Amino acid sequence: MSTSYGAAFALMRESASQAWRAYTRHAFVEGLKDGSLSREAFLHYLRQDYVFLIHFSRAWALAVVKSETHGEMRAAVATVNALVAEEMQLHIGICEAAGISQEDLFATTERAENLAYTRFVLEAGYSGDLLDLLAALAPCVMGYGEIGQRLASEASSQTYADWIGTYAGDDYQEACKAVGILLDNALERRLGKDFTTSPRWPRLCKTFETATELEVGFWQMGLTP
Ligand SMILES: Cc1ncc(C[n+]2csc(CCO)c2C)c(N)n1
Repeated sequence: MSTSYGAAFALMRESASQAWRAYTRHAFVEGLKDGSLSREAFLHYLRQDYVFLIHFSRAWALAVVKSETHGEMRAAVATVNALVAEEMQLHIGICEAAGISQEDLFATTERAENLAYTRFVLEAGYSGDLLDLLAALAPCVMGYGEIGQRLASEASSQTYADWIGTYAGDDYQEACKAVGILLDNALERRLGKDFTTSPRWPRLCKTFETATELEVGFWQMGLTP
């Protein structure tokens, strides 16, 4: 499953296997799977996730700034557009259907766990190059792809079927593959074909692992409205 998201992602995931498991099999995720997650926790998560998406859009916009080729710019711009034009709008719609008004959504106070994660990603990009930024962005993109795929086949409840369907769907799975290709190509361009032998590789894996741990923190925050 994970191999379809590219070679570098598979290696980074392996290097952070403990944190990756804690992220993709978190109690919040299992609650989405069997429907046992409380509505209160889910709505709280959605509110925080809207704020999260604002800062993630900014981080992907930074990926345009840090691009070195037209192909990289195109891939980053496509993600910014999907986030701002579609996903954020979709989120507003989901929240509205769940009884969270736009006013309520925009008035959400950002939780510390949320702030820590998004600013860590932005900082990786500000002080590094596109590789540092993509290593911090990858767990978010691919993690939800993997969770969506697994829950689509294992879910024992329809309660959160919409959420699962979004990430298990073809559009989202294609986006994960595109980011996998972007990451592989960006690494080869800057560090060569044998990018894992570069002195930069361990640090990139560490950045990936830290972002994965911050995803665990985000789920944990979701369980404590
Ligand atoms: C906490 C948290 N982590 C990951 C995602 C998933 N996600 C965020 S932005 C984006 C598009 C590409 O970057 C995707 C799939 C989320 N919604 N919330």
